[in-house]
Amino acid sequence: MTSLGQQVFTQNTAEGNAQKTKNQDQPDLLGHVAVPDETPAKGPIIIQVALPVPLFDVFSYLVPDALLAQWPFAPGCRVCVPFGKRELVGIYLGQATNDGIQPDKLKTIHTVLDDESLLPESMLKLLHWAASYYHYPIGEVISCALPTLLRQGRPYNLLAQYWRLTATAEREALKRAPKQLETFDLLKLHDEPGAPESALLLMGASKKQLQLLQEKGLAECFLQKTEHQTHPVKLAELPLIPNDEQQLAIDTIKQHLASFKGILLDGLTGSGKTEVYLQAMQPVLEAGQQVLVLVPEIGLTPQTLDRFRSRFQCEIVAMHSNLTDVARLQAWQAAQTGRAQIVIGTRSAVFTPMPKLGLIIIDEEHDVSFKQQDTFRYHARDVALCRGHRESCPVILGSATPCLESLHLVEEGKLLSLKLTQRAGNAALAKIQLIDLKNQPREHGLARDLIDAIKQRLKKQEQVLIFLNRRGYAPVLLCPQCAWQADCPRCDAHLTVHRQPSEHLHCHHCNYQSRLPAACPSCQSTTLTPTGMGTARLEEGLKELFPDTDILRVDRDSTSRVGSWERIYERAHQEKGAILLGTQMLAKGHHFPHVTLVAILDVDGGFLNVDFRAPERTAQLIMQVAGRAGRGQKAGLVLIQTFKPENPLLQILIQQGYAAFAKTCMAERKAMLLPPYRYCALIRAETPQAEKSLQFLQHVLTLLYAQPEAKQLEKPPLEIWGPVPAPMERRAGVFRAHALIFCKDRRLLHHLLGHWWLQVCKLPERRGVRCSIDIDAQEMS
Ligand SMILES: Nc1ncnc2c1ncn2[C@@H]1O[C@H](COP(=O)(O)OP(=O)(O)OP(=O)(O)O)[C@@H](O)[C@H]1O
Ligand SMILES: [Zn+2]
Repeated sequence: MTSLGQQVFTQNTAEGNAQKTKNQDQPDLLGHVAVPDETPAKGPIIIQVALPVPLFDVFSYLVPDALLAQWPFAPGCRVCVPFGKRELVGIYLGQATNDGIQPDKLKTIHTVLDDESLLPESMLKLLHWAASYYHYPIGEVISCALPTLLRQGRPYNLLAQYWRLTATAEREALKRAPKQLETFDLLKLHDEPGAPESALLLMGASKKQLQLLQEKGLAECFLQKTEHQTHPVKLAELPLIPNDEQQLAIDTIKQHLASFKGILLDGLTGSGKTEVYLQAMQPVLEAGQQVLVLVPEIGLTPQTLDRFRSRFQCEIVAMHSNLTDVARLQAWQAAQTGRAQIVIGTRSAVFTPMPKLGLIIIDEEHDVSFKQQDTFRYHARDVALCRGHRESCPVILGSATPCLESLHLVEEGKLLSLKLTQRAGNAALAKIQLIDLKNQPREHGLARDLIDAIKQRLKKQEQVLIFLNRRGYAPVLLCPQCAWQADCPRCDAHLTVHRQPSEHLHCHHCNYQSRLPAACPSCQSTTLTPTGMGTARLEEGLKELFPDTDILRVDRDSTSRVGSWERIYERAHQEKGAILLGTQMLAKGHHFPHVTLVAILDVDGGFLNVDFRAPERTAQLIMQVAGRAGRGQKAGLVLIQTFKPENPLLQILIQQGYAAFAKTCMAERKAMLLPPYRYCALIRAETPQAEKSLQFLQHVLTLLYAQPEAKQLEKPPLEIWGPVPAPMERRAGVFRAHALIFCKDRRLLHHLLGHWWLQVCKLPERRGVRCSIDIDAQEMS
């Protein structure tokens, strides 16, 4: 979306290269796509190709005689085409029907990479819908749906990991290792040509045993082309006996399995939503269909994956950003061929092709990580609902703190609401109390009452979780003499003091780092003081207050090393007193059975933020963190430190719960006509010159009002807030401005934006301005 794209395009037309054609596959807002005509016309064959370039068009190319033997191509296969001076890998969409194209101006494609379609028609249609809804170039959207290796044009071979014994492997070596011996015997049975890992795991081998055999030189792993086979799904453990509410939820979901239905599973933290998912999935899997499970972050919640693995004996693949390119391709292929029956993934997994999709589950549906915040700014929850609708399968959204958008859909009758109001098993919901910090003595940021409560729990060998959503040592470096503060030279933000691995200043917005100055640059005083509390400083304080207790810190800094989070997690599951301390990484769906006290240290800022969604986010975070208390047999308590205990929203939240809070928030949004009561789009502009971003937005918004559609309406039901400088105006050296466009009519909004945005992207004034459109924007920072 930069001026570079503009240049490429101009250059290509001038050269008579690829011709842009009107995107005939562009769906209308209900998602109807005109399927290209497959009957070859007489004369040269012209095809439409989507390319990963920042332009909104699809491109026309000729099929050379040398490739006619492969004609007709399968829509959704890859082709290599010349584009400017480069060769690009694109996706063949169909034969062009546009009569206005002059074949002699077209270039010919170089190669066809696949005999079969990689993206089935249903997926192509979904991607077209997403490109049109989020106003993002179709070629780039399609590219997002492919694993990197396929995007790069690597061959699509169905490769799978196989295992076999090495030539010299001796059974004798394993006399004292019975488990490895079992795996050895299993491999022996399948010695020629080796057994696929997925089959070995189903037969009871574990990955660990295979690796141990490999380390001892007894077994080896290799990649081999595989024909996809599916294995019948077996239950590996008995389901839990559901309570009445769980049973009702399971039965209701089962009634809707054969068609689209959006279902909100609104269940308290610890109410056993996962058990409902598992039992709802069972008939889908038994019918040979696939299930897609979207979760906020896999690395943080390995136990989610384990719970699916220990329930079902079938191929389960995980799709997330930490996979190597090869592993990602393998997982994608397993899903795309229908071999993997369960696909568990983060946001982008919503675009994984699954030929036998029977159910979609979105766990923690309120989580912001489902919204991509840059480039192609889609919301995986909304895409999933659209996908379920198109592929006629139910979509379950699960959360203890549903977002207001989902609650609004329930109000409108578009989502079915199922409630779990009790904690599963014998656990009871924790009590929440406020600690008024005014006039309270504090040690290391902790009020006396809180320190006493922690001591009591530790004495009983119970665990305490302390939530502080600020990593680093201290958020500010201050000069007490002249009040100078260390600011980021590139952002409107303070630098955070870090002490590890060595003392330095770090900007959490642009990653700028520097040493701590020896003296104040303003008054030369040498008494610069780290001010405020980050998790690393609190850890030091806790070590001082509780010298004999294990302090387990969980934040992005402490868990950056591979395996460190797993170690912390293992320790937290031992029945022994400990303090878990961390940022929002601790809030995400974890099950810590020994935590009986949760302390939340700093929530006041969240209710004061300028972003209209901030109170909702803060309440969700509080309830999710609070939900970590008392999940085992013992009762839990939640203590929230605040300077503003009288805050009405906080009061409603802790006294009446999240549902009452959400109702109040909804009433406010309704009164102010904010989402979900109107649809919104955020337009951003970023330039290195302060005024230019605002001026650019001013200019393009005038253009919006000049659209014929807007003119036809006497009073366009559009409201525009701004343009104004963003709350953090300068970030990473650029000045940011934005404007919010609201409209009650979604169809009209998109109609207006669609035409207008194409014009904006082609404006000559756009050079040097980074601008973007964010549909249903979630963050206004
Ligand atoms: N019917 C049941 N009988 C006994 N235990 C159950 C039952 N259902 C769930 N549990 C147990 O209750 C605990 C909490 O369940 P689970 O993690 O599924 O809750 P959740 O609703 O997903 O919570 P959160 O929103 O906090 O992630 C788990 O240990 C689970 O095994
Ligand atoms: Zn910065």
